Amino acid sequence: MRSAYRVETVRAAEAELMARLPGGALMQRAAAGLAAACAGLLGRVSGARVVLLVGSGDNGGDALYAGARLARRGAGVSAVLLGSRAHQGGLAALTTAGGRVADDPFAVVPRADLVLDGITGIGGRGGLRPEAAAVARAARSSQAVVVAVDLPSGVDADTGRVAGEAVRADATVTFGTYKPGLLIDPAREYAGALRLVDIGLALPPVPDVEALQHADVARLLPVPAAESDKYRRGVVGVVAGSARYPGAAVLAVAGALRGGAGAVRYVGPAGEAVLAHYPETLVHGGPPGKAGRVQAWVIGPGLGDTPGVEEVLDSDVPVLVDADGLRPLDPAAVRARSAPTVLTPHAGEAAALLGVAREEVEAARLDAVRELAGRYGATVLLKGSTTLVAAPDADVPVRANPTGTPWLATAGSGDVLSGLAGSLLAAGLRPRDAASVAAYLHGLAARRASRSAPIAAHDVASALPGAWRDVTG
Ligand SMILES: NC(=O)C1=CN([C@@H]2O[C@H](COP(=O)(O)OP(=O)(O)OC[C@H]3O[C@@H](n4cnc5c(N)ncnc54)[C@H](O)[C@@H]3O)[C@@H](O)[C@H]2O)[C@@H](O)CC1
Ligand SMILES: [K+]
Repeated sequence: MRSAYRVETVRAAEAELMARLPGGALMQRAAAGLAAACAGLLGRVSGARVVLLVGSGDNGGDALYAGARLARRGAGVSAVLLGSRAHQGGLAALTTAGGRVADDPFAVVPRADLVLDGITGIGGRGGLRPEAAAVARAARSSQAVVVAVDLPSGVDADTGRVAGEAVRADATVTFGTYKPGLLIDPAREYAGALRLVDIGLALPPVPDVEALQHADVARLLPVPAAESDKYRRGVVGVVAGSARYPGAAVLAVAGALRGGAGAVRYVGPAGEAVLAHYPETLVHGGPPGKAGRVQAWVIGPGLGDTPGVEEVLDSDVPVLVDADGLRPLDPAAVRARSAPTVLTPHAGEAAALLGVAREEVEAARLDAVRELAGRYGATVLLKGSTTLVAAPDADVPVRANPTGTPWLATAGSGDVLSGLAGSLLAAGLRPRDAASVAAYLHGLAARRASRSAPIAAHDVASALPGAWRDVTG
């Protein structure tokens, strides 16, 4: 599991540790880890050209001390000072080690092998200032590997917002813990590959944001016991599709069949299309209440205006509501349910539920998912470049999905996801686990199917067993 903590918590843990260590020890730990990571990226340090972008705070200090370490190993290191001041100890260490201060950033940045972004870290507010932005652009268009110190400068550590320009890094070396912004778009996109340097912080047991990894997902996946039969493994009911959108029913069933439930019960007008693709489905013309027992419902994909949402919400089993099912959704009705509810909106649907503009949700995904989960008393999976999953209880960490790929932005892929998540719910996973495991497998399946080429939603569904095997492998 990758755990991320807000700046306030990181600062408190740093203060507590600094009080017990000799002055500057923490910065030395950070700089040592940073220099080692840079050396790894450079391959050969001696003779390498390294440029440090140095802001006025301790983030710049880290860059300067790491630069000093690289200079001692034979790198040619120049510092570009972009703040009103620079960390004095760091600057002295750099010059003592043979590094120098560059007068003209545009003379050194284009020829660099590695650029270290130490403009701002967790103390940064807002986007890059104009001068820093111009230098960051020069770094981006050079051949250099751009390494962000702690965070790409210009991104918001707590929310992942990017208000203005920010450094686009190939890699980010972060200290003590991940920060939420490193796991959530749009900031995540600026961070590149992530590396965590342990500096010995003691952090609270519950993080603000977390990201599952293979081992976590493997632990959560349902495994049929020897004595399982299809009913004991769980039956998932899928209410989806309409005369106009029969394909949504097929895709939701496709996801549900690969999610670990023992059987899929389809309810709706697209039974013929579903059976043509998946003869193993139990098909019922409706209504849902007469379809037979299920352990979880999925309702919404391609439903159009077909009624049925209220009836399904009245049931006493977990219900996942997606797409068209989200439109008529009343917070009071969801809150009053005796069993858990999972909502799976994309940014547009989330915006409609919250009564705000879509752009507002996209810029502040973490706030939006928390707000929706609180308002509806439901687990909310907000789809997008980083899919987020929030539980109704605000003290439970939000899960950021690390496996997404832009190729997933294709018609019908959400239907596969809701079927998959509903199937995991029926198999007995808790709502937050079902939603986040589904997002994880779905992203992995898309990457597997795509390998950098366009894919269709049914390719994602077909790749799910392979993704499952990758995780449990
Ligand atoms: N506190 C600690 O114990 C440690 C801190 N470390 C480093 O210290 C960093 C935090 O240092 P600081 O608190 O000094 O803060 P930063 O260095 O992140 O930034 C604060 C400085 O940048 C200026 N600034 C803010 N927003 C700006 C913007 N958009 N453009 C330009 N300048 C801006 C501020 O006026 C201030 O001078 C961490 O990110 C990490 O890199 C590490 O050395 C590990 C130990
Ligand atoms: K930085």
